[in-house]
Amino acid sequence: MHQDPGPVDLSGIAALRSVLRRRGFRRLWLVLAGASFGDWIGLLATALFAQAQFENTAAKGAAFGSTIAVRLLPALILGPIAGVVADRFDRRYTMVIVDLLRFVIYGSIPLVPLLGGSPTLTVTWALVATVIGESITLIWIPAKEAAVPNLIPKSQIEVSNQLTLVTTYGITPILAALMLAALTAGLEQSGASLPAWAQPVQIALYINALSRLATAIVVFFGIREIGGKSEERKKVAAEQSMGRQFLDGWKFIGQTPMVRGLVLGIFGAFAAGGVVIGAAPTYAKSLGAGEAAFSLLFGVIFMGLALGIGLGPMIVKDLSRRRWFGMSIVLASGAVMFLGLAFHLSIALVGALLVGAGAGMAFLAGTTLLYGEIEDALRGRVFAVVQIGVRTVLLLAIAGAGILVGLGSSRRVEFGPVGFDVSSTRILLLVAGAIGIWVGIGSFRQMDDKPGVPVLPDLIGSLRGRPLSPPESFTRSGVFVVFEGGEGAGKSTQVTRLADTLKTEGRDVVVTREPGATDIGARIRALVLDKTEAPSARAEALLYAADRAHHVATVVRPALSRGAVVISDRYVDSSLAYQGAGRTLPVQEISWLSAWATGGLKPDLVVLLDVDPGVGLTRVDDRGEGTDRLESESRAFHERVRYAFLDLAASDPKRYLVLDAARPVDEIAEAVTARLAGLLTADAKASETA
Ligand SMILES: Nc1ncnc2c1ncn2[C@@H]1O[C@H](COP(=O)(O)OP(=O)(O)OP(=O)(O)O)[C@@H](O)[C@H]1O
Ligand SMILES: Cc1cn([C@H]2C[C@H](O)[C@@H](COP(=O)(O)O)O2)c(=O)[nH]c1=O
Repeated sequence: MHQDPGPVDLSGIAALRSVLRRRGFRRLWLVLAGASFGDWIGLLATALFAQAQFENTAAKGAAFGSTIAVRLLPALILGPIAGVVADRFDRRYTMVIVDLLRFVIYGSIPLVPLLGGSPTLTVTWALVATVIGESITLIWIPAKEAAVPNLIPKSQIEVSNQLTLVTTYGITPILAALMLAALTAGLEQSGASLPAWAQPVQIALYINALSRLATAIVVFFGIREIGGKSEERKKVAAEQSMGRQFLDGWKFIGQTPMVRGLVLGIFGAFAAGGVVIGAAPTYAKSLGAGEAAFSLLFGVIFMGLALGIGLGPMIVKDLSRRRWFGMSIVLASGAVMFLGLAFHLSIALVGALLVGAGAGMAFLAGTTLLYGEIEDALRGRVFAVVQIGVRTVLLLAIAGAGILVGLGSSRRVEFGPVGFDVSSTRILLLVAGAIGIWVGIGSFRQMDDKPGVPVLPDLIGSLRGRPLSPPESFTRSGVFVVFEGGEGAGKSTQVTRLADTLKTEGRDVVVTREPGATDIGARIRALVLDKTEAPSARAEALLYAADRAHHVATVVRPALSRGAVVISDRYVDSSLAYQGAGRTLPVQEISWLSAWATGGLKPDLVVLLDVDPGVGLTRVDDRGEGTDRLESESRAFHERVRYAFLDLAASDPKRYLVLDAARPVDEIAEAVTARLAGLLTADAKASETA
């Protein structure tokens, strides 16, 4: 299979251009556009064609409705084996054979009346042909979906999905409707009378059939690279029967939390969407905004969908796609609840826009995850399950919502003197939204790839282009204590005292510091504290971060892994206070940089020795060793540093012990030992139970 690394960090138009430069994908996209155009024009034309066979209004309505409804049925009949076919057989041949069959089947629909068929026979054949065509389409789709990731690198899957989704649900339905309208209007205006076989609807049906022939030719001659099978697929096909492959597909979905969460989320999102569609006509009426409200709401949902798909990745930037998926479902479902509470059209339109945007983002994130994270050998079956499930859930939700809304109309509820109207439509929207939120949270939990990373700061960080990193996993049985504070606060003095106390208790103690605990760190320390040449503020921040990264990787983590008590003179807070508050660099950026450098390693306890800079700097002077570059900073600089330390401690009191550094050395040492005793006991208990 063709798979090259390709560029990684492109976005927007550049990414789009880059993905379209790949010949195989470009051709597949054209195939998809052609097929999708054919689908839409076929859907409209078959329905209109069937309708045109009758004079009676009721019969017209039934013919129109049933040709659309039968499109959903095949999913239930043929869907289960479609995925196995896509995974078992050559995907190129599968697509070509299906397209040739569809060419013949769709092409036959307009021929029946020309060959003398009665209206009933014509409509019956249109229905049968639609069922057969749709059934084999269920094999074509998973084959196509499973082939896409083999044509483009993983980094470009999202942008390729944006392109295909916008093409399928945005551009081609509009083009199809416009073409049909243009054919009809053109004919009416010209006054020309065309033969029975060349009426606009017939022409549209021929176009649908020909689009299949065209796609078969392009796939066969133009995208040879999707043919053949990976070694894994060959092996599975040789070793397993179709039945076994079918069962394995379901087992994989049921037993893989990521896929389970994804499938559950997609179904939940479509169920919520189905409820909105089913309840929409009654809901639009309840807004009292006239007939147009219904179309307006629908238009806005689609606008939101396009915005979510088109702009979503640019907004969330590097947010984990697994997290984005769950969050988007929660957004869409929250918006459904919001719709249930909106009592004015303008507010409802905001809700509708958010429903669309959330659904669009969930759709994009979901398909990207399916493409990128599921092995080639299983992809067809997973796509087939999604496809069948989505159709079934959508159908049930639309029908169920329609029935429920019809059952209970608006009722006036009186509580003593207070009374208000409760409509079943709104209750339904509220319940559907709440269930959707529950499903969204459920799939978020199942799929979360950053457990332990707080959700909101991660989202905010991602919107700013700096997502939080998950802590690097390692077995940590030791305790990590850090001393922080301004110049001359007495950190070194207390570090030594604590280490001595713990050593007399027979503990494994590692005393360390930042910057300068390693050979590389010592060189960085000399560089950064040297008064002869000052690095720029950002360079200074990076130098401290480099020292920290090396320090954590080579000293702190190994010691914690073997169960030692690590006592460090300064750590991350010094960067937040000195480079953040002191140098006035954005604290969030320093925080992100430090989290990246340390792999998210946080201390168990931070002892903050709070000192007035005047006192601390006098102590430093009294040492008679001169001052380094940072100690020589202004009084205002050191004041900012002091208050930044205090703010950090206040934001996480459980992790900090703040002590007045003006107290006698012994008193401070006792307070530290007392606080640490609790931590060491808890740690010992945890190791015993482990
Ligand atoms: N609680 C205290 N009361 C009075 N003097 C103290 C106290 N603690 C430490 N000192 C003295 O203050 C000076 C600075 O102490 P120390 O070197 O421990 O501070 P530090 O915070 O590590 O300094 P630096 O910021 O330079 O690393 C030393 O001479 C030390 O003896
Ligand atoms: C870790 C760290 C330190 N600094 C500053 C703070 C001090 O002025 C010196 C370190 O020397 P000391 O022996 O601890 O007094 O460097 C900083 O600005 N940013 C940091 O991340």
